[in-house]
Amino acid sequence: MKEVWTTMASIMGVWAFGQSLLHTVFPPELRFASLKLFHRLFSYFSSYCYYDITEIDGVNTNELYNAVQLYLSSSASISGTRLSLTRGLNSSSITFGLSNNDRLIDSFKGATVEWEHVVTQRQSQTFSWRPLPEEKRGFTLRVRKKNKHLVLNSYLDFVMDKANDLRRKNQDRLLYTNSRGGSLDSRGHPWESVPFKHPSTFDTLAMDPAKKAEIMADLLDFANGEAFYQKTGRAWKRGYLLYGPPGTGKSSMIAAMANFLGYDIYDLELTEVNTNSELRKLLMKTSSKSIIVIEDIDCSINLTNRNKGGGRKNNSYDVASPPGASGGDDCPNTITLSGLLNFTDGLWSCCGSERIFVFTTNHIEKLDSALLRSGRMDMHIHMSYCSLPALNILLKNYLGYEETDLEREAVEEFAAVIDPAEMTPADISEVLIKNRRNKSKAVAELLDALKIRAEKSRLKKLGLKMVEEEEQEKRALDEGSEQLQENINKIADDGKMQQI
Ligand SMILES: Nc1ncnc2c1ncn2[C@@H]1O[C@H](COP(=O)(O)OP(=O)(O)OP(=O)(O)O)[C@@H](O)[C@H]1O
Ligand SMILES: [Mg+2]
Repeated sequence: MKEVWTTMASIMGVWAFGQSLLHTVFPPELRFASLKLFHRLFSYFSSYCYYDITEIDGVNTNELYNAVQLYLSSSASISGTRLSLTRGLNSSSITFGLSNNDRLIDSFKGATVEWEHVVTQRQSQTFSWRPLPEEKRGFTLRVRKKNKHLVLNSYLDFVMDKANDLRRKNQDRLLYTNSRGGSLDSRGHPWESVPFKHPSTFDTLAMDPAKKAEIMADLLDFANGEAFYQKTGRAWKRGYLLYGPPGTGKSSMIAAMANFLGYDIYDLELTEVNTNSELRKLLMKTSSKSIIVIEDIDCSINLTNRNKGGGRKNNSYDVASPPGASGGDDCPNTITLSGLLNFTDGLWSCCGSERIFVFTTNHIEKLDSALLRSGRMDMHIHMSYCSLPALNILLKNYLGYEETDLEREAVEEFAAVIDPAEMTPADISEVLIKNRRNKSKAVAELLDALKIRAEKSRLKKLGLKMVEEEEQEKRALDEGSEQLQENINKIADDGKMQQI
């Protein structure tokens, strides 16, 4: 023990001597340069190189930092002895992480690397466009120089891929929203996220099975199509337009798509976005393997006909301007249709990859043809009123009924009224939920509701037809009396001419 203390004392002595020598031999102005030189010499002779991966890279969040954190959380959970545990708000999983200034050894293709989590207190901020976190966090990766190329060329990509897989497998998918408009939070994100836990799947979605199968096949084809998109020079993205009356399952379909592919959802609230550049910023901050959704596109963007714009230039449209507000190109607080189209189609839409755009609307007829033209939205999906096959799915989901469980008469009665009733799956679900503990009552009540609705829509159609016929008759009468008046005028004119 005594020897150890003696050695320590001599090391301290040498250190103090070195310090005083440095102070005496080198004047203050040379001291910094000489330290730098020592450092260079040390690095030159050292067999290691070091890479710093800071949490914030300039003003943006460093994706690599997040990926490393997640990647190490899987190794840390097995090998670490002192770990930091975190559980995100509303999240169902616990994430392990390296404690502050702790280290972890990892190996890749025979090379050993060392990760250190470095946390330091940030110096008091002088001036910054946005508040930065108080702690400065980062990872330092120590690698043998001979493995440098392996690490830079493959290991970091491997870490990124593994982190993405881990997030999809272990963590809840995320639902992002831009409720702050385009402004950034302290970590440089314009999006706020919550874990996404919507239970809708393609199994629970009531719609025509053939159409459902077609959509699922299309989604799978897209998700597995990296090589195809690369080969054909197309951006790896796909657009779906979901249209149909309220309550036919458009939002449920989006949730089912996300659950099917394991993608995050970015729910873009267009009315919160003020300018095209904000829109672009939001797009740049979305990750791959995600669905970018604009719900009720006809309500968030005023899509009047291009040619009716009066003094408006090119493709410019007000977005979410309050009724009566003039907006226009000279108003800075507008985004334009061309901005939106660039968002989905232009060069910017290709930053990142494997992204799906979904627009929904209740009124497809209100959309500009520019949004509908082929190639813009790859698939138009009509979510319609409940059909017989869709009803069978709802009966199975809510009451546990298989198709064969229903009496033949009941099936026939349902078949006779389901289409004319024009009831949405949401309406039908309501009746079934209410009576789910009493199956026969549920079926009887649903049948009654369908019959009433069918009768109502028959009468409505009849009424509409009568009104139409009446209007036609009136039009014919008006045209007849106009013609008669013209003839009388002509005869009167002819009479005058003869008198003259
Ligand atoms: N096709 C469907 N299959 C299963 N459930 C459905 C379907 N359509 C509607 N529902 C039920 O009705 C509710 C409302 O549906 P959803 O929000 O998906 O409709 P929507 O078409 O998005 O309506 P809106 O146009 O008003 O946004 C859902 O919670 C779901 O329970
Ligand atoms: Mg909806």
